[in-house]
Order: sequence, then C-alpha cells, then structure tokens
Amino acid sequence: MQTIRTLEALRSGIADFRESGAEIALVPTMGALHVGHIALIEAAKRPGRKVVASIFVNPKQFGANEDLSRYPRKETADLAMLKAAGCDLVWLPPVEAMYPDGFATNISVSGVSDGLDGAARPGHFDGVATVVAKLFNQVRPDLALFGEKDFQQLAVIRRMVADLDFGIEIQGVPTQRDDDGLALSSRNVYLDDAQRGAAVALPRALGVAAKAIARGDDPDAALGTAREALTTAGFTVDYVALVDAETLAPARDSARERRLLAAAKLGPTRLIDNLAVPPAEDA
Ligand SMILES: Nc1ncnc2c1ncn2[C@@H]1O[C@H](COP(=O)(O)OP(=O)(O)OP(=O)(O)O)[C@@H](O)[C@H]1O
Ligand SMILES: CC(C)(CO)[C@@H](O)C(=O)[O-]
Ligand code: BAL
Repeated sequence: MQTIRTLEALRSGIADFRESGAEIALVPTMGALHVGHIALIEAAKRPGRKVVASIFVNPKQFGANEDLSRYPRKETADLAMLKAAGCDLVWLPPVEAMYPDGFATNISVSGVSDGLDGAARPGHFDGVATVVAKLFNQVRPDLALFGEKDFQQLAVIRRMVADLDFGIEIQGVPTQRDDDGLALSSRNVYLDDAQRGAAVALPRALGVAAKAIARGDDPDAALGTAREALTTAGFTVDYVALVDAETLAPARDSARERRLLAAAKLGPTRLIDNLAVPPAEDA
C-alpha cells in the first residue's frame, strides 16, 4: 500500500494506476477508521480496480463551535487497517495542499443541503461538497463510495456530481452497526459507558417508527413517538424527519422511496442515523 502526502506523488501514483489499465475507486474519510469505513473499502475492491482512500479532517466542514480540535486522529492504526483491508493507496493531504493561501472557492449544493443537518450545521455541506470536489479532481476516480450512515451527505454528493458533470459513479454503502444496532461512527468514542448504553435508543426508535409508517400508521404520530422515546432515553432531539430519499424534501408521496432521518445529542455528542421506509404497497 502506498502512503502519499504530496500532490506530486499522488499524481504519479494515479498515473501509474491508469497506465496499468486499472479502474480507480475512491473512499474519502476523515480517519479514526472503524468497520464502517472498512466496509467501504471492501465494497470498492474488484479485480482490475485500484482502491484509493483519503484521510483528511476537513476544517471547512466544522462549525466554529464544533469538535475540529478534538476530532479523533489515529493515523498509525488507520494505515494498518487500510493495508489489512487491501487498500492500494492512501492519500493524506496536508491542510496546505487542500487550502493553500488565497483559496477562495466554495461549492454550495442548494436544496438538498438546506434542511436537517444543513440547518443544524450551517456551512457544513458547503465544506463537504468543496472538499469532495477537490478530492475528485485530485484523484479523478471512476467510482467513489460513501456510507448511507451520512445519508444527507450522500444525497448532496450525488446532486453535485450530476449537476457538475463529474462523470464519477457514486455508490452508497449500507450502514454498519454494532451488535446492539448503534451505527458505527468515529464520534462514538466520545460516549461514556452510560451514554453508550442509552445510545441504542436511536436505532430502536427509528426502527419502531419505520415499521409503523410502512404499515400505514400516521407518520406524524410515529415521528412524535420516536422523539418521545429519544427524550426519555436522555437525548436532546435535533430532528426526526420523514423525507423523500432522493430530494430529502418532506415526504408527501408514499409511493416513492422514503427515508427516516434523525439527529440527537447525548451530552455534547451529536449522533445521526437513518433507515429506509419502503414504498407503501397500496399507494
Ligand atoms: N457505520 C457506517 N457504515 C457505513 N459507512 C460509514 C459508517 N460510518 C461512516 N461511514 C462512511 O465513511 C465515510 C467517512 O466517514 P467519516 O470519516 O466521517 O466517519 P464517521 O464514522 O462518519 O465519523 P463521524 O463521527 O465524523 O460522523 C463516509 O462516507 C461515511 O458515511
Ligand atoms: C466525505 C468526507 C470525507 C468529506 O470530508 C466526510 O464528510 C466524511 O468523512 O464523511
Ligand atoms: N461523517 C460526516 C462528517 C462530519 O460529521 O463532519
């Protein structure tokens, strides 16, 4: 596995892959890797394909009061995990390579970025879209993989790639969960034991609500019950919402694929999760 820290070396590594006739798949990450990230690497692997992972804790997607300075950084362990998973090249850009003096471009994907996490974290999805566009131009992959755990992020990137003709296939990978159902996340390390125990209420509340909505119960009542269950478990609820799986606008059409999305805080730690709600059979 090549470990690369300069743009020059990245260009040469990518050019070698292209000369060999390989397809290139990119898995962008912020490091502190877990089994969820490795599922993206596994999904990317295929004969005739080279897998490139990036690790970059992107300052532009963190708000002023967010956790940029304490975000977990575990480079040695990350590199060992990527190597064991069969990754071919890891791109570890220094901040100066991503945002040199004078950097002035911002990519803003309106609509799909505006509500939910976009409303709670102003500027977050601009930061994500801008850095992902930059990674796409640096690596020029054929395919890029993102987790469904960050469902709104996936929708934002799909919209950006379509709007700007990137010509890159975007593959979503199902959320990997701990045994009790909690979605794996680098931020789970912030939870103490009691909070980790309480956190399971998030996937449980979503599961109950998704089932109720799928069998035709009133969605508003199901969302209300989910909010109550989260509050009872000690969460401060940011949102629990039923949205169209593509546009992320409030879901009005039960014949389309819908998604249940939630964000809630346990102490200072903000967790997100989401589940598919299948189209109603009689819609
Ligand atoms: N549990 C998971 N299952 C599937 N994909 C995941 C999971 N967790 C993260 N990913 C995906 O891995 C990629 C990199 O995510 P990132 O490095 O931010 O990790 P994270 O665990 O989501 O961290 P954070 O705590 O910042 O949300 C993203 O595409 C993200 O959706
Ligand atoms: C896509 C991403 C690597 C962009 O910084 C980040 O938002 C993440 O890890 O999900
Ligand atoms: N996993 C998405 C990156 C973030 O929360 O900043």
